[in-house]
Amino acid sequence: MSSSKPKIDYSLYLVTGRELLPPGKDYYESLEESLQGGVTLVQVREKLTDTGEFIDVARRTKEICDRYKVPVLINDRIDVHLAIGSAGIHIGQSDCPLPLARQLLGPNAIIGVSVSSPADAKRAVAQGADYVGIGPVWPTGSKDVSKKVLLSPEGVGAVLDALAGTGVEAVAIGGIHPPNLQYLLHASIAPNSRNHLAGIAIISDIVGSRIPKEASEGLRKVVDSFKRSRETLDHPQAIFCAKAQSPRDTEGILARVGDLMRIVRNNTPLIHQITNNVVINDSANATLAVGASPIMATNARDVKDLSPAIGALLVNFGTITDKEGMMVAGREANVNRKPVVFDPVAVGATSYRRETSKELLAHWQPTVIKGNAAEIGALAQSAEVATRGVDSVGSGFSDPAKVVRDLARRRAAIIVLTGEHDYISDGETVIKASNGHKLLGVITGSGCMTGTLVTTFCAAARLYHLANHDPFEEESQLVQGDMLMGALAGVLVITIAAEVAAARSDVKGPGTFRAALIDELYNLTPDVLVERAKIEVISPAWKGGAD
Ligand SMILES: Nc1ncnc2c1ncn2[C@@H]1O[C@H](COP(=O)(O)OP(=O)(O)OP(=O)(O)O)[C@@H](O)[C@H]1O
Ligand SMILES: Cc1ncsc1CCO
Repeated sequence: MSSSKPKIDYSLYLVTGRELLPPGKDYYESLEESLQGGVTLVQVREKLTDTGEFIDVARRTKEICDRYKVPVLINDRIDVHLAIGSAGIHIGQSDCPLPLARQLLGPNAIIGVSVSSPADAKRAVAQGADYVGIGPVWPTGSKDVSKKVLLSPEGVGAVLDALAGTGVEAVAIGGIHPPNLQYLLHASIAPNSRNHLAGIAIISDIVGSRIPKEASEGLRKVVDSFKRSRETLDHPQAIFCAKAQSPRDTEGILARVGDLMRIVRNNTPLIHQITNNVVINDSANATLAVGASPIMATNARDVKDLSPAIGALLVNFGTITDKEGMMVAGREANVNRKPVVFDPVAVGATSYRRETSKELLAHWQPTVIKGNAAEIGALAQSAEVATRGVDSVGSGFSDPAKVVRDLARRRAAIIVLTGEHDYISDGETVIKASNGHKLLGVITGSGCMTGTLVTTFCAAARLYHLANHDPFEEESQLVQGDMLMGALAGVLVITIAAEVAAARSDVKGPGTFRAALIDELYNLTPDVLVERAKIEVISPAWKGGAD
């Protein structure tokens, strides 16, 4: 038994699994390479091995880890832990009960527990766990999780809220790979407490690798930059921008929106849109009219090649014809760190749409979620607003600024709520935009076109960032650039073009308005936009905690 409790760095926690080694790869060699790559903690997991062999493997593992000053934990087996003098054990929900393990091991042993719900986590804390492993996050090949509930990052965030303030740290486990790691870390930030993961537990991506040093280095780099960003960024929702680059006064904001309009015209970003078959042509034309280039590809086989080349992605599920394409496109956009705008059309209207929305949001992290009051209300689980098919009915939310701010924090995404007044929030600032015309409400797909333009200007916000390089921001964000500005620009461009179009003498009703809207998107200049914009910046009502 050690004389004091070791301080553990949970950043990159390797769980061993000799059965997963690539053919011909030696376990001890693989272990040593992974330690060289930056593994910070090792758990020896031997499910099928006799006790004598388990002790032997654990002892040799510890000898190697000792050279790298990396602590070793033993999965489940108190006898093996005692035999080799490891730092502690990790137990599952059906292994030795935690109070008994603590009694047997004493106060200084590290004891970690697998948890899959806030209730499990609270129990583990009450019973004296040192850390918890939260999972499974996603399906995994290294363990049979077919009977378990997959948590997705949102579920991990709920567990992290239950742990806030307890001092018990957490790692996530299950199905974590380089493509989904950034997404997991950011999207699991606890909605109320802002508590975040201390690290990740990895089995197959390291053990199954032929070059575990490189695999570990890659994972460690992402975790380190995430943790650094949480320690240093000065506002709680700082996924989208470092403060230095983010105007939050009316004049600075409108100047930035003007810059983004010029960037679109000068750079013609490619805007990948998976949208519904009602609006597809109008959306493509709106994209062209503001100076960008649309590509309306829906098939999963298209999107892998497209993703590196696009400026941003729109997923609008007005008519759900290719769910797989939506899944793959969003995931690839996260991997390539491109903005993803999600337009959950009529999400509250049917259970299929609710389920599809849940499924998509479990697969990838949206940068922006845009919806009318009924759609945002459904995602926020608010009963204040009803839905009639794709339309919102009733007088709206009593406190729309709070709805968008809270949902932005919960979803770690920019929220755009459309209507007579539009509300846009990054979880801190809320911007109320009051341009527009009621004719927008009598043509189909004005909301969808708003989504298209939000996507287009988010691509521009990313390009703005790349041109005004900030290395700190670069490594700490899932998507680079001030996406609050991108989202606002999209809303202002369509609503102001609509005002100009509606005022034209040749516009007699919805039909002529629809054509005039495309014209005025084409004609709109930054000067006219700045002159006509009606925005109000609602400053943060909270600083650093739940309100
Ligand atoms: N009464 C109004 N006055 C001014 N602008 C409006 C009004 N209603 C909606 N808008 C604007 O129209 C656009 C679409 O918003 P809306 O909330 O109608 O979307 P939606 O219901 O999703 O539309 P659709 O389903 O037709 O695509 C937004 O840019 C919004 O600002
Ligand atoms: C009318 C309609 N139905 C499905 S999508 C769509 C376009 C407006 O949301």
